[in-house]
Amino acid sequence: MLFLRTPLGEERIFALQPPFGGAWNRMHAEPEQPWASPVPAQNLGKFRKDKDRVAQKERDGRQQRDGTSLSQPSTPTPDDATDAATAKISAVMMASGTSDLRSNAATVGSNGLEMEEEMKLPDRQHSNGTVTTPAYRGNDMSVEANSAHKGADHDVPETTPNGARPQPPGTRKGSSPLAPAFMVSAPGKVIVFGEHAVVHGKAAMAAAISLRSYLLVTTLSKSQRTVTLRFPDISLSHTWNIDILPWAAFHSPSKKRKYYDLVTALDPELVEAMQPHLTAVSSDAPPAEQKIQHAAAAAFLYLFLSLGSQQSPPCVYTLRSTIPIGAGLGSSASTCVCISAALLLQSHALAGPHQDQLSEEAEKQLERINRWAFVGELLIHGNPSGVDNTVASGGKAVLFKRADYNKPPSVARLGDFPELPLLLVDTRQAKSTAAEVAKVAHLRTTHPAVAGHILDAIDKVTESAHALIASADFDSNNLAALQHLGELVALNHGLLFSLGVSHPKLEKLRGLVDDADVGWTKLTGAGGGGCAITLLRPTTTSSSSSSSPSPSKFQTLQTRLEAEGFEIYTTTLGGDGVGVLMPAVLTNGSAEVGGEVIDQDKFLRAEGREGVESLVGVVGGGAGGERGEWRFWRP
Ligand SMILES: Nc1ncnc2c1ncn2[C@@H]1O[C@H](COP(=O)(O)OP(=O)(O)O)[C@@H](O)[C@H]1O
Ligand SMILES: C[C@@](O)(CCOP(=O)(O)O)CC(=O)O
Repeated sequence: MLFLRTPLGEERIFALQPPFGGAWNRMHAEPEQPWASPVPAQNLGKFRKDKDRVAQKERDGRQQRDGTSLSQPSTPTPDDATDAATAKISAVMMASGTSDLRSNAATVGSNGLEMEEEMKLPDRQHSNGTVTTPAYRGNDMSVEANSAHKGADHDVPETTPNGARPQPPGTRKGSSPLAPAFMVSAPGKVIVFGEHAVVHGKAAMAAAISLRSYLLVTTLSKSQRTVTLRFPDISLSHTWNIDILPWAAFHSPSKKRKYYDLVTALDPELVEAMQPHLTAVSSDAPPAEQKIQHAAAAAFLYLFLSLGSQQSPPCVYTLRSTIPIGAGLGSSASTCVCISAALLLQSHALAGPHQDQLSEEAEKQLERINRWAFVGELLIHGNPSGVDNTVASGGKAVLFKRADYNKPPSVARLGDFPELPLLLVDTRQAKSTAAEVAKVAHLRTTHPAVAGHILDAIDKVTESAHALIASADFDSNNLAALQHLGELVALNHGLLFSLGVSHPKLEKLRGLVDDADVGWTKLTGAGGGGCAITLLRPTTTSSSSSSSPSPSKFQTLQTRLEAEGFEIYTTTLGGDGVGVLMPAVLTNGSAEVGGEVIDQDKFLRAEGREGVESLVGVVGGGAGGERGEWRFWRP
């Protein structure tokens, strides 16, 4: 049963770990954009099998097929082997603090990004009297990619007429070692109040959950000119030749965006320039599956072309997520935040998170990541409000509002977000955010006054809930307070139902929870399927230990929910946002010197959600506590 634990709270109900694979059970309908996704329900079994097939393929080290795809060499060249060995040694040295790569870190700008703003960052005086320049030192986050970059820079030939810079086959660049692999991770979210209304300029209240995406970035030998996506959750594996990507279009003076720009709309010409490189992605997959893959590939490629350069190091980006896809828990935003953070780190546009980081500096870095994650969301959703990527970037809980799409949203961090006893249940009915958002937009056109009033009413619900939660005497163990908040939850669901974004399965779920009389339920996220949250009714008003409904009531409810095929998730509310593991080495009780190096093979082999969490989870490992190697920007 999903039990949401808020910031400092204890898990209070029995926890049922769902099998990994909610991700498979998602499909989307009627995407608004040619590259937006969905997999129809009837293809689920097939999708599941395909995923297994692809995972197996990945394990076998075999690779993709189509014309523009390149195969990864299955046998490493002597150069590759040397580079890989050097990378592992550097990773372990960095992890054990025996390497001083910091001096490399000052090399900047080889990625073609504008660096002036970064250079303005103030040096920080430490208590021991030393001074660090945040962008290039700190936790060494931006160090490693440099060596590969520098090598690439030295050998760049003249551009060809199409703007590409061909690399003679087998060219061997400078002898700098391979950048060690690193990881980034970002959480999913639940919207507690205000989904859909937030797309129309109203406020929404949302919090990070402990389900997360994990992206491993592995740098290849410089003799390879490829960038590869391995996204086994959606059966996507694709390799592009870096040199034939449309750099000229993305880097023309009128189009090039700076890494700190606020980009609020996609450039149709750039989207067009990307298309030939997307058509080859999964060209033999069933259409619905292909749409999901194209959405993710498009988000990556647009960001890679915007933030990288033809001199970007050849890399493999391997993504695993514990967030069910298309369930209303912000899986796409979490993915986009990981991609944005990884590319910005590789571009040296970010100071990595580090101890003693000033709050405003962390905020600035997060804002950068968030802005580009929003661009990725534009490619997947069409018209996102930005609340999902904001929570996936910054974590914890926020009150979010975007009144003017040409300006940054207003984001109030809810530092004192209360411990709310929540139940999270997934109908496993696939949905498309783009399609649900489009439904509401259509209703606004056909019934402007009515739809307008419903959205205003949702806004009032969010406002009231915020006022209640923010009040000094709010106590989530107090029956009257929780009853009031619960009524707002139920009202919010009714209004979403009126907008037409519920689903028979969500209504079934709500009916079962209402019958059990354990609390107040609303859909969360886009609706049309996906998840619902229930604010649990306390049985007494006195202590937190007795404030939840009796276990037997839950046992019965759990059985009934499972009989309907619903999935109950265990997570916690209000955790950290985007985090970095640099290098990708964890203690993990390993006998390896310096710790366990996380490589692609291990990462791909991790079994399901639990396997991913126990291998690399920001929380997990032996003691089940936070893994100290992961670092977070904490504003
Ligand atoms: N684990 C993942 N791996 C790769 N792509 C993903 C993953 N999770 C989500 N995506 C991308 O995001 C899309 C789901 O977005 P959406 O329908 O908004 O669902 P959600 O509500 O979960 O964010 C997928 O079609 C896919 O393109
Ligand atoms: C419906 C909406 O408010 C939330 C969508 O969340 P999700 O994609 O279902 O996780 C859309 C948005 O805010 O962009």
